[in-house]
Amino acid sequence: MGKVLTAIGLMSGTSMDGIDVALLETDGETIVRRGPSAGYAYEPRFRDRLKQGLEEAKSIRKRDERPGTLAELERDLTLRHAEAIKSFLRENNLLMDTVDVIGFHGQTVLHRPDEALTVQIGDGGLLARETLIDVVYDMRANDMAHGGQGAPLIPAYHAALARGFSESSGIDAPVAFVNIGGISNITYIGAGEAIIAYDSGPGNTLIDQWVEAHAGIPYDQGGMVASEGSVLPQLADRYLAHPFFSSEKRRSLDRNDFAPPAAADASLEDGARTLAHVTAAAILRSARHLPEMPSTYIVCGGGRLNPVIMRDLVSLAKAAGGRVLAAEALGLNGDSMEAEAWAYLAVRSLRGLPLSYPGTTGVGRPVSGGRLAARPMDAEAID
Ligand SMILES: Nc1ncnc2c1ncn2[C@@H]1O[C@H](COP(=O)(O)OP(=O)(O)OP(=O)(O)O)[C@@H](O)[C@H]1O
Ligand SMILES: CC(=O)N[C@H]1[C@@H]2OC[C@@H](O2)[C@@H](O)[C@@H]1O[C@H](C)C(=O)O
Repeated sequence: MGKVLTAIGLMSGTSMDGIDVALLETDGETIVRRGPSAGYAYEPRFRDRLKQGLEEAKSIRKRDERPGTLAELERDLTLRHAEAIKSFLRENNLLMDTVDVIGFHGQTVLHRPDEALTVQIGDGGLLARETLIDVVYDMRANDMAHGGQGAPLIPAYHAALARGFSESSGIDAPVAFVNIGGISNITYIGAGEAIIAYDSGPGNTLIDQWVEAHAGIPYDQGGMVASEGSVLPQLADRYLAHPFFSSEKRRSLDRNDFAPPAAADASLEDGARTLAHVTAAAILRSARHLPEMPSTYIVCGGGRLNPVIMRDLVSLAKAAGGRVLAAEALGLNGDSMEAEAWAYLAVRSLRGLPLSYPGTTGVGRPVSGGRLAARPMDAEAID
């Protein structure tokens, strides 16, 4: 075992609902201990600024360009992450100098794998100066520079979690981790630990966009809106007929790859119901590209809290011979798994270990990645 480090992971995902923070003790191979975690929600005005940032990012041609308000947004986003770290340390009675490294994802504002372009805003140097902790950031770029899709990167962490399953857990290969975030992604772990992973379809983003536009609410809490509606098969088929699902080559998704329905397409309730079905059905459709259908699907991400998505997933998985478990059923935390992964990947980056593999991002060979922003050497402790 390598040296065990204490790492904090920071994730601001495609749903743009806030910052997830998690602490992990790891050598980048074995997970020694999963520590506390927390979520710090963005206020609605900051979410609006992020949405505007996504629009402005569409004109980016080189990944360091920051058109419009993006430079200012990057600074403010980074400062919010610094505040999240400070709150997290305070709330958990942790001293800053007990943390070896921060794994900082930043916010994806543009992802065009076909053009080898992926942009995560987040200033690692500023975060290191603000927190006085070393920061590893920009972890997708090197994968793309080597021909990978730049995403998903969480599979290396899923594999480490799966290695920790005891025989008594009753989890036999092939198992799949499914992350239902803004976009969903699936990690397949077969016998012999072969990992195959890719984005599996729209997650919660379409549902969020739909209920926000037609009911003024940020998301369909508990699937309450969807549970009042019916699946519109034609509308569902329109999404599921997208070339993404039939393509021979798996590719990672940008938040804007799928658009919400037009207002005339459905009532509020039927739209939410249909999109919840699409989320579940997309996962099963994408699973068809795996070498074998999984026997167990372990679900993490906010979508597992939508019972309508989960019911559809359970019945579709059952029809394909699989069962569905929320991450919590295995003692894992479905809210903090991505943040934990970023902590894990930061330690792997420090050790020069691969973050991605041909089976996860399509990269030509396993590659490490991430940039290190060292904390200022003569820094005084801050409160
Ligand atoms: N109680 C709930 N009921 C229904 N849906 C929920 C609930 N809580 C969260 N969600 C959904 O989960 C989304 C957030 O999920 P999550 O935090 O996993 O996404 P993310 O990390 O931003 O995305 P990604 O994994 O794509 O980067 C919310 O936008 C919402 O749609
Ligand atoms: C470019 C980008 O930020 N992609 C995210 C997004 O959110 C889910 C899915 O699309 C996944 O590919 C990825 O995040 C996860 C955490 C990953 O890299 O593993």
